[in-house]
Amino acid sequence: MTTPTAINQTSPIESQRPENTSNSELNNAQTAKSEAIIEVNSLSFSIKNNAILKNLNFTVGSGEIYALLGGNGAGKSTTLKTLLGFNKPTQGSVKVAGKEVTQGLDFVRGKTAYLPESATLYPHLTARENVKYFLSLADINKTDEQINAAFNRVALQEGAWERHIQTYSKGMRQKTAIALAILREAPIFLLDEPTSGLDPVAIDEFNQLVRELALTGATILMVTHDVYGACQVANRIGLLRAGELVGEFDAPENGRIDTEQVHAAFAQRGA
Ligand SMILES: Nc1ncnc2c1ncn2[C@@H]1O[C@H](COP(=O)(O)OP(=O)(O)OP(=O)(O)O)[C@@H](O)[C@H]1O
Repeated sequence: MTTPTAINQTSPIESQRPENTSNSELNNAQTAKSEAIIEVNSLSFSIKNNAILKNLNFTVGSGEIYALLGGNGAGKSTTLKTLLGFNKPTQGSVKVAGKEVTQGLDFVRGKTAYLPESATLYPHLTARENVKYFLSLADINKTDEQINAAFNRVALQEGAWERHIQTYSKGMRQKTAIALAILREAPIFLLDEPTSGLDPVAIDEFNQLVRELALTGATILMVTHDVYGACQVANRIGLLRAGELVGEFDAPENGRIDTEQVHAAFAQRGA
């Protein structure tokens, strides 16, 4: 059942613990959860007196997959931009790995792998060349064997490793971007609509990869308008509407968040 409780003076929040199918990986990921790595405290952000984000509060722990779910214009990208330091909070604070983002931009970006909706890789370079180039920018040395291991870990097929990225599908580009994040040893992942445009098999593979990252202690925040996709992979969903966090849903023990309940809340509230 959905139980409203207060998250702040203006926004009700819901938590939901339905009976559901078992999913030991998600449960393990929850077990691995420890301290808050992403902390959004009373965050408000306005542009020219237009309130875009209104008193947001949420945390994401190590080993947790948090999906910030909302419709078009809800404020998802604005929240991500604030976490990446491109927006300065009008009020409140955003901390990543214990540091206030605005006061430790290099530190925060060094710890964070940001995957935009379309992974930014050079089309005329191969996957290996892309990875080597971006690692060199970050002054990180990895052997070919380590790069091979990362490609294998994300299940990028070996026959594609030396092919130009322009021949890749979206799913393959995302795998390459995640391989790069793994090689950078970034413990925090910010994913923007990560499964949009992927076919169902690629979505399953991507979700599996995200769960595996969480199992190794990564902190994962994804923004999406895909209710089903969020329920498939997240330990917790925050429902964002018009810049306000209006509900939060936790996965039950050994289970997944119930799609119907989240969908109903999303639709009811016009999220
Ligand atoms: N630079 C800006 N100037 C004015 N308004 C802005 C600016 N950036 C964002 N907004 C407004 O803030 C609101 C939230 O935008 P945002 O891009 O964060 O939404 P979103 O949830 O990511 O939407 P979508 O799913 O459509 O990408 C929207 O109403 C948008 O018009």
